Amino acid sequence: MNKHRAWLFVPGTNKRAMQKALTLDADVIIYDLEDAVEMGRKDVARQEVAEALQQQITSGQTRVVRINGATTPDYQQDLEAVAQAGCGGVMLPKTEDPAHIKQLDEYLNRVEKEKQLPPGHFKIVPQIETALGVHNSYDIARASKRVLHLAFGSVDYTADIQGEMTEEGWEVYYARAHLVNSSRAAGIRGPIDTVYIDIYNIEGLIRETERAKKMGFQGKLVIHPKQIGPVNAVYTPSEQEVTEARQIVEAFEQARSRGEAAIQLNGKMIDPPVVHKAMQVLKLYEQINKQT
Ligand SMILES: CC(C)(COP(=O)(O)OP(=O)(O)OC[C@H]1O[C@@H](n2cnc3c(N)ncnc32)[C@H](O)[C@@H]1OP(=O)(O)O)[C@@H](O)C(=O)NCCC(=O)NCCSC(=O)C[C@@](O)(CC(=O)O)C(=O)O
Ligand SMILES: [Mg+2]
Repeated sequence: MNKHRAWLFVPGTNKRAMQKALTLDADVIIYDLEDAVEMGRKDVARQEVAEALQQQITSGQTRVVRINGATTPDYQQDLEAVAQAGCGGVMLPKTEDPAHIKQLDEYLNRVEKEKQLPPGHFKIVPQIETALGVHNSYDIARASKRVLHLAFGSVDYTADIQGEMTEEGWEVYYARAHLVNSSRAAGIRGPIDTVYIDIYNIEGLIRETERAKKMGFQGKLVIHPKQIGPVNAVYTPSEQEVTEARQIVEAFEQARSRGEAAIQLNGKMIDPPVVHKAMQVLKLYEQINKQT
């Protein structure tokens, strides 16, 4: 899963939207069996999602399924329905306990052997949506090699901490920073940011996405087709960023050949960490363009 900018949620009962998602620019599609599915329709959703996963796709998107939580009665049936070749990963909502990730990892190991899928085929995306989940996020990120990203859930989190949602996001600032730090300390990629529920407020969406990107997030969960383009744009390096990054790398290579490790370029100091960041920009740009 190289591209991971916009992750589109689609309710597991909405066949039309599941089909439409394959024609959209989301890098990842998340078929939801949890909160977007009414309690009495979990069986129907499982069946719809299992069928959708059997469909061969050519869009290059990764399909992930958000199953119900590890302590719910639906958990095991969800897993049995979705652990099949077309599913690239499992999102586990309200993850709080690293033991639940280990248990999921063992189950996926068995399925890969039984179905002769390559080891590590199924990724795990723990969704962190509670105070305890944030607190345990480092151990959760390290609980299995399958953990690709942590994903943040701010609506549940804000309710759990008894806060109030604000445009500035003060109530989730600590949780966001904690998830970035836990992810990087655990050696995995930066996390995927929470949904933005104000569908038609595109300016607000862009502001929030830019803020989270600057904090270290690597992509964002979205709920509506209108949100995909703006999120992809924020997470795609601009021409100007790419040009500047190339200039930094070139200038530094020349400096090194002269035996210098810190130089000035356009009035700014360039040293190894600045070059490291520039190389990250170039790598991301290459990854995105390789597949489009
Ligand atoms: C909100 C709404 C009902 C509006 O639908 P409407 O149909 O009224 O919208 P329209 O504008 O009319 O749609 C125009 C055209 O786009 C199509 N279209 C719309 N949405 C599409 C889509 N997602 N994928 C593909 N296609 C789509 C539609 O089918 C139509 O296609 P067509 O008929 O061909 O014209 C719809 O978007 C939707 O269901 N979103 C996903 C909801 C969901 O999954 N929630 C759970 C995950 S969040 C969560 O759980 C967060 C968290 O975990 C985190 C935390 O804690 O923070 C928590 O706890 O909160
Ligand atoms: Mg939630």
